[in-house]
Order: sequence, then structure tokens, then C-alpha cells
Amino acid sequence: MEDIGFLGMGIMGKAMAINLLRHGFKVTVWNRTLSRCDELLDHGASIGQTPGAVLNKCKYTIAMLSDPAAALSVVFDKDGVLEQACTGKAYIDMSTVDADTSSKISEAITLKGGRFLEAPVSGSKKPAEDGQLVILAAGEKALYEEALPAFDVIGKKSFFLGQVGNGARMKLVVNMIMGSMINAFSEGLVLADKSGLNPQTLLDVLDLGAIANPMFKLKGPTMIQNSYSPAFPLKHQQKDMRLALALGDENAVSMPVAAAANEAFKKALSVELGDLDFSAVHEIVKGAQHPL
Ligand SMILES: NC(=O)C1=CN([C@@H]2O[C@H](COP(=O)(O)OP(=O)(O)OC[C@H]3O[C@@H](n4cnc5c(N)ncnc54)[C@H](OP(=O)(O)O)[C@@H]3O)[C@@H](O)[C@H]2O)C=CC1
Ligand SMILES: O=CC(=O)O
Repeated sequence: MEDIGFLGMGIMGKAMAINLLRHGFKVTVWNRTLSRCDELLDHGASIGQTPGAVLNKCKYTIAMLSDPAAALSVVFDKDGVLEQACTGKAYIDMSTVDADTSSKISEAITLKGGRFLEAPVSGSKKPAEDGQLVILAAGEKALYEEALPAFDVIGKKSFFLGQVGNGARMKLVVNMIMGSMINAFSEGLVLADKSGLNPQTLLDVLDLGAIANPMFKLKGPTMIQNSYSPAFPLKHQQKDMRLALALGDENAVSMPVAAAANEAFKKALSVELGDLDFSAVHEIVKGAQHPL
């Protein structure tokens, strides 16, 4: 698996492609805003002019795109992946999407003789830079096994979860929990502050107890400084809450905590915090204490 195509040079795609290049893979990159590929030239990448051109050149193509609309557009639009899908071509979509989107893509590609794996990831900008992602793959098992040398560079652990859709579902469950947790954490920071406690001391206490976790440790110090440089953009976290709630609807699972968290993310989007880190929901939680 030496020659790899990579579609989507956003926060995650760029870091993952650079890691592959560092480890000796030949990588051909494409991004909708093509100029964002230029930086990859310094790392030894080639540039493809369209998703179809990348697929045409490479036996294996990975995609890391923002949402279902982007994932579908890159496959089904003109000069897209589907135009070049055929026997011997493998497509690995690592974007966070819902199971229906993934299944649509899988069906279209396999109908043309192509191969498909979904492989969303858990972990953010820093784990992507450090090759420490957790990979949640589903689809063609043989393709999963062929992809492992690349997954081992990108991630610290890969799971094969069975049929297409299971990777997407697992990722949405994980991010539903994460989105609810960041809201509860934010409320705790506000409560500590308003009741006369030092939020930094709260962080120290949390870090020593049963609910210590890497997210609180990483995001806490920046949240108390109101600093939200995007590692995981809030607009993507809201997309994940929306898709997870839809999965809850499909399965008649009541999720009032996630629904409340989703409202906070929606409010954050409405005041244009979507491009900041998802921890910027803290601004909404703080603001809720001062209704106009
Ligand atoms: N950041 C994180 O911590 C993590 C993100 N994820 C998931 O990974 C995916 C990518 O995230 P991230 O890199 O942070 O996102 P970014 O917003 O940084 O990048 C999004 C990418 O999608 C492309 N894109 C958006 N819309 C379209 C479209 N209609 N057609 C073609 N390309 C499009 C963008 O291209 P352009 O440059 O032209 O806008 C860009 O390459 C998302 O699904 C996210 O939920 C998963 C784990 C962690
Ligand atoms: O999807 C985001 C992450 O941190 O994982």
C-alpha cells in the first residue's frame, strides 16, 4: 500500500497525509480549495486536480471530509470518485458521517466493482499529528487488512467493526458522549467560578479523581482562559450531535442529556462560534447565566 490518494486537506487530513509521507508512503493529495495542497508539496506529496484524477492514479484513496454533504459531493459530483471507481480501486472514507451516507457511497462504489471501507477516527488535531488516532473501520475485511500498514502510521489502535455503518455508528456514539461531557464540564467550571471557587483548583481536583480524562486535562486550561483555537471545530461537533440524535431516533433511544448539549452547540453556531474549537460552547454556558 505504498501509493495513496488523500482527499481533504483540513485540520485532520493534512496531519494524517503528512504522517503517511513521513513514513515513506507516496501520497497524492486533493482539496476542494486546491491551494491548501501547496504546503504538502514541501513534504513530498503530489497534487491531483480532481478526486477522480486521484482515484485514477492511486490504487488506494483515503478521504477526510467535513460532513455527509462533502463526502457525497466528492464521490457523486462531476470529476468525482465514482467516475473512476472500478475493479482494483479501493476507497477508504475516514470522515465522520452517518451510516446511511456511508452505505450510499459503499453501494455505488462496489456496484462499479470498486472496494470500500469506512474508517472514521477518534482523536483530534494533536493525536492526528502524532499518529495516535483510534480507527473505527467497517466494510471489506480484506481491504481493512491491506490498509493496516497505513492505519498503523495514522493511529495507535484500529478496530474492525463488521458491516458498513458500524464504524459510523460507533464514532457517533463516542462523539455524542464527548459533546455531552464538554457541556457538563463547562457547567462545572461556571458553577465553581460563580460560587467563589478557583476553576484551576477544580481542574486539579478533577484530574486526581475517578472522572479524570485527557479531554478535561487538555481543554480545561484553555477554557478558563476563554481561548478556543480550533482543534475540533464546533460546527463538526454539532453535526455529530445531530447525527447521533438521529441515530437515537431510529433506535427509539431517549437522550435528553445529548439533546440539551445539542441545543447549546446550535446556539453557539447561531452566534458564529462554529469555526472555533468545540470547547467554545463554554461561551454559551457562561452566557446562559446572563439572559438578556
Ligand atoms: N478535527 C478533529 O478533531 C476531528 C475531526 N473529525 C472528523 O473529520 C472530518 C474532517 O475534520 P477536520 O479536518 O477537522 O475538518 P476541516 O473543517 O478542517 O476540513 C474539512 C475538509 O472538508 C472539505 N470540504 C468541506 N466541504 C466540502 C465539499 N462540499 N466538497 C469537498 N470538500 C469539502 C474542506 O475543503 P476546503 O478546504 O475547500 O474547505 C476540508 O478539506 C470531519 O468529518 C470531522 O467531524 C474526526 C475526528 C477528530
Ligand atoms: O471527533 C473528534 C474527536 O476528538 O475524536
